[in-house]
Amino acid sequence: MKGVLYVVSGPSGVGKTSIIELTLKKVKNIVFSVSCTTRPKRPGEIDGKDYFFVSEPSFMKMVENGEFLEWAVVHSYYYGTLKKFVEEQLENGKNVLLDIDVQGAMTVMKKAGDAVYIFIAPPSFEELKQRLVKRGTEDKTNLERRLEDAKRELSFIPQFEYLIVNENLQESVDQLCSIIVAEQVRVKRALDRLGMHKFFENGGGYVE
Ligand SMILES: Nc1nc2c(ncn2[C@@H]2O[C@H](COP(=O)(O)OP(=O)(O)O)[C@@H](O)[C@H]2O)c(=O)[nH]1
Ligand SMILES: Nc1ncnc2c1ncn2[C@@H]1O[C@H](COP(=O)(O)OP(=O)(O)O)[C@@H](O)[C@H]1O
Repeated sequence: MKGVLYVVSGPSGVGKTSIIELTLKKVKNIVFSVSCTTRPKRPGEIDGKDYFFVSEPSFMKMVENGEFLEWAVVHSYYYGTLKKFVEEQLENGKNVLLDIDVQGAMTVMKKAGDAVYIFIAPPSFEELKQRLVKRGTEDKTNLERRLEDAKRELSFIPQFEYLIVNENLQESVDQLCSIIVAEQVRVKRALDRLGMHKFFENGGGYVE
């Protein structure tokens, strides 16, 4: 695979969508992987941009057909990453960003291995609650479920490579942009991308 896969996870309401949207405007050569979900569409969300909103039977059919790189039940709904899209983009040298939950991130770790894993955490649990309440997208049951799930999700932090504490949105965006760019110029990846292995063929010396 030629592109780099970036996996972003973090609890509901921490600011993942906000950070990712601003980051995608600043970083070149990266695409967002739009997931499928059975969750009802929120006001303002666009089918095909935020998610592909599908019925539960359609989702299960896609699972059977092996269409997902990973899928999971998150906050009582199904979510899945489209395998074909991710693989094609990576093959074409595009970098791909996933916004998936911690279970999905663990599956990708087992399957894809060479990806970059970034966790976004809130400055405090109270602040997370405030952001979710203020966003106003969840009813009481969903809000409580998401906050309950957040505790378990935070326990996965040590399995990630990068931790962004989203206190200031702009700083978090800068941090994510820096991670994306730095990972692309890692020697191993840069050599792959530039096709420079030939320079090192004769015993490791640089050959003109
Ligand atoms: N495993 C997995 N999780 C996903 C996928 N797409 C989104 N998620 C996660 O599902 C959770 C809920 O997302 P969403 O319903 O948009 O709510 P929000 O996080 O409160 O904005 C978040 O943790 C997302 O990262 C996916 O394709 N696979
Ligand atoms: N650094 C921040 N400070 C204050 N509010 C924030 C910050 N980042 C995001 N928000 C707000 O918090 C809410 C949740 O953000 P969102 O991007 O929807 O989170 P997620 O995608 O992780 O569920 C939104 O109303 C958003 O405007």
